[in-house]
Amino acid sequence: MLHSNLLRLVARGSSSRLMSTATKLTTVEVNDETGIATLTMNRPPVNSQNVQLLLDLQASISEIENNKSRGLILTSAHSNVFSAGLDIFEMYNTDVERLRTVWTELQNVWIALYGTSLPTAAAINGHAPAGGCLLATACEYRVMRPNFLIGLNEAQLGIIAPKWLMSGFTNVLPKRVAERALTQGRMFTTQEAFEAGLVDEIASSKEEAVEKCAAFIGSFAKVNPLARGLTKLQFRADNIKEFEKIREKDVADFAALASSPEVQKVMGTYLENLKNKGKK
Ligand SMILES: CCCCC/C=C\C/C=C\C=C\CC(=O)SCCNC(=O)CCNC(=O)[C@H](O)C(C)(C)COP(=O)(O)OP(=O)(O)OC[C@H]1O[C@@H](n2cnc3c(N)ncnc32)[C@H](O)[C@@H]1OP(=O)(O)O
Repeated sequence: MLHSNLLRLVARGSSSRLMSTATKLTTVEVNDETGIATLTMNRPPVNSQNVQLLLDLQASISEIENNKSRGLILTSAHSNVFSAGLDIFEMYNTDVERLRTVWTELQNVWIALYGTSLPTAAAINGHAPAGGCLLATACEYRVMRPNFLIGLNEAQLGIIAPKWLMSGFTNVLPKRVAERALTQGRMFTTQEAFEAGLVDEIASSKEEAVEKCAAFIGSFAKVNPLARGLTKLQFRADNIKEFEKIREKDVADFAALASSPEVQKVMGTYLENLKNKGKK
């Protein structure tokens, strides 16, 4: 009988293994030939990040780090959304403790992905607003399907994203472009994101996106993994240190902001608009 925490299953033919995890909202599949793990988010309909998805992402990242995979590709099981960012329903009309948990687990996922020494790439097979963009920009490389949107739209929502949340974004864009995009809460089309350097390649299908991500990870085949990993972390060390200094305060600030009547009202209106959009 399959039990959830350790069995390795033959998934599709002999070339990849589905690694069983204790989780339900993510799957990890390791390609036997390349040794690269694909981590797929699967929380219908839009991979909005509730606490369970955030915990499952952390468990899957740890699993991939521990199973000696050569790299990690992050993608979505859905046809038009990579991730819609934080689950706004979970943040609406709730208590401060829940808000603290949401933010703590978002921080935990970000640091797990941003701070892993493994090569990472995002196969962005759909829209990636806010927290979706956060996950994609925590990776080292991004390949995106055409005609979708990616960006940090917090300013549009009247929210100030903390520095750590912006840091993947500011790593990959020239400072001037990043500042303008963040102050506008700009969502980039795939083509605009490619031209600005926010994504590295465009792929016409999810399969092609995953292949291109695998080729990026494969480009390190002849590089000493320890040297590669430590070099990567030296580049990220300043952002990580800054984050560690403020992480507790950041949780308190977020909980205070998100529980305030003003922001709760904005969330309520935003959710109404999202629901009504579906009826049009
Ligand atoms: C709004 C104020 C938030 C205040 C928070 C306070 C502080 C937070 C500080 C910073 C936090 C930043 C990180 C974040 O991630 S905040 C989340 C921001 N996310 C978004 O703005 C994305 C909103 N969604 C979309 O733009 C579209 O849904 C999307 C382009 C992703 C997909 O479009 P599509 O047309 O395919 O699908 P929809 O019909 O719009 O949606 C389907 C279904 O999913 C529900 N849904 C969408 N997004 C979310 C979400 N983020 N959380 C929860 N649920 C979501 C949507 O309501 C539909 O449901 P239903 O009508 O089918 O029941």
